[in-house]
Amino acid sequence: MSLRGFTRRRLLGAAGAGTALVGAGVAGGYLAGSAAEPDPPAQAIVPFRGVHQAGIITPAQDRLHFVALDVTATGPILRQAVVALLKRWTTAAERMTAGAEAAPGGAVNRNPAAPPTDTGEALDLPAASLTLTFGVGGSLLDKLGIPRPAALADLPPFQRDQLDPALSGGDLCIQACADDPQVAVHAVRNLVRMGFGTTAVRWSQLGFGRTSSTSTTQQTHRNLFGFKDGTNNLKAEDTAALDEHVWAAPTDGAAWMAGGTYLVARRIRMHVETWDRTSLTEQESLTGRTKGTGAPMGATDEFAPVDLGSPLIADDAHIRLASASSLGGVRILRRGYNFVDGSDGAGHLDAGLFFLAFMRDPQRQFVPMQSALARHDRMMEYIEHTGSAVFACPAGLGDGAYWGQSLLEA
Ligand SMILES: C=CC1=C(C)c2cc3[nH]c(cc4nc(cc5[nH]c(cc1n2)c(C)c5CCC(=O)O)C(CCC(=O)O)=C4C)c(C)c3C=C
Ligand SMILES: [Fe+2]
Repeated sequence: MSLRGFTRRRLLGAAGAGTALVGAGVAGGYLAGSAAEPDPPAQAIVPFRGVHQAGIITPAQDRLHFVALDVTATGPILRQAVVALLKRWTTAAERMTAGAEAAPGGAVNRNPAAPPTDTGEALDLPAASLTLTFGVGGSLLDKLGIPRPAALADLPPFQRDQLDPALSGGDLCIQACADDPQVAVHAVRNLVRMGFGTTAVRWSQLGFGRTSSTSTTQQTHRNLFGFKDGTNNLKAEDTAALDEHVWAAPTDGAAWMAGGTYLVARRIRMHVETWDRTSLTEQESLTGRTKGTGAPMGATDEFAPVDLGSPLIADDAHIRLASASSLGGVRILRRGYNFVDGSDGAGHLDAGLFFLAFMRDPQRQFVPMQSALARHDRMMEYIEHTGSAVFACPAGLGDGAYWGQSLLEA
C-alpha cells in the first residue's frame, strides 16, 4: 500500500486507509470526529505539509522526543552543508510522518554489505500521529551572518533560574510527537544519524503524558503534581486568538517567519517529594484550582471562568500570575510533557515538566509571564528551571519546499 508514493512500514487494518487523516480540516492537525473524542487511531497520519508546521496546534499526542542540535560544519561550506542537510531531513521527515521508513530501501531491503538506510525499530509500527516540527536557534543565525529577528533575542536570566548550559540552547531543534514513544524516538534517531558530519546532538528530552490539550476535542491530562494542566490553554479552534498570540505576521519584522511561531522550551524540575508532603489545601491554594476537577477555586466546573476578583484565588497563585488579565492580555500556546529522567543519587526522582510553548514573540509574551512567576509564584518553592532554549519555527511547507527554505533562500 502506498501513500504519497511511499511504501508504508505496515499494511493498514480494515479501517486504516479510511482513517488516515491526510488533508483534514485543522491546518497542521487531524480533524477529530466528535466532541467526545476517542483516542486517535494508531494509524492516524498528520499531514506533513500545510500552512503551519504540524506539531503546534495538532491535538497534542501522548509522547515526545525533543532534540536540540549544534551545527558542527564551519567555514565557507557552512551554508551549503546546512541547506543540503535540511533538504535530506525534509524528505525523510515527510516519509516517516506518513509511516514510511526514513529512506528508500530502509532497514532490510538494500545492499546487505552497506549500513541500512533506516535503523529499523519502527518496522511494523504505524505512523501513530507522528509530527516533526523544526526550529532554528538564534546561534545558527549568528553563525550564518543573518540578523536575528528581535523576537529571537536570548532570554534574560530569571530569578531562581538554575540553568545547565548542557541542557540549554542549540542551533536547531526537532520536536517529534507521536502516540507511540518508539515512533517518536525512531524519527529523531534517524534524523540525527543523517546529520553526522554537519550536526551533533547538544541535548535531548523524552516526555510522556502530555500536560497540555491543544484542541477543545481533547480531555485535559495531569502533570506530575497531579493537577489538570492545559485547561485554560489556547486551542486550535480559536483561530482569531492564534493569529493574535501564536502566528508571526509579515509585519512582525522578519518576512521569513510569516506564518511561523517561536518556541520556548524550559526543562523544569519538580521536587515531587516535597510536594507530596504538602497538604491538599496548600497545593490547591498555590495553583488556584482544585485538584479533583481542575475547576478554579470556588467553582465546580473545570472550564468555569476564572474570577480573579475572588479572594479564593490568592495573590501568589500560579493561575493569577500567569493570567492574561494580570499581564496586559498576554497569552501563549502551551504544549508540554511530563518527564522522569531517573533519579539524582540523593534519593529523589529527577522528574518534572518539559515546558514547551509557542508564541508570536517570546520577549513580549514569555518574558513578562516568567518574570512574574519567578518573582511571586508560590509554586516556585517546588520547582527549578534547569534548561532553556528558544527557537524560530518557520511556517509550514508547500509542495516541494524544504525546512528552512524561507530563511536560507530569502
Ligand atoms: C511562563 C509560563 C509558565 C510556566 C513556566 C508554567 C509552569 C508550570 N505550570 C504548572 C501547572 C499549571 N499551570 C496552569 C496554568 C497556566 N500556566 C501558565 C504558564 C506557565 N506555567 C499559564 C499561562 C496558565 C494559564 C493561566 C490562566 O490564564 O488561567 C495550571 C492550571 C490549569 C491550566 O489552565 O492549564 C496548572 C495546574 C506547573 C506544574 C509548572 C511547572 C512545573
Ligand atoms: Fe503553568
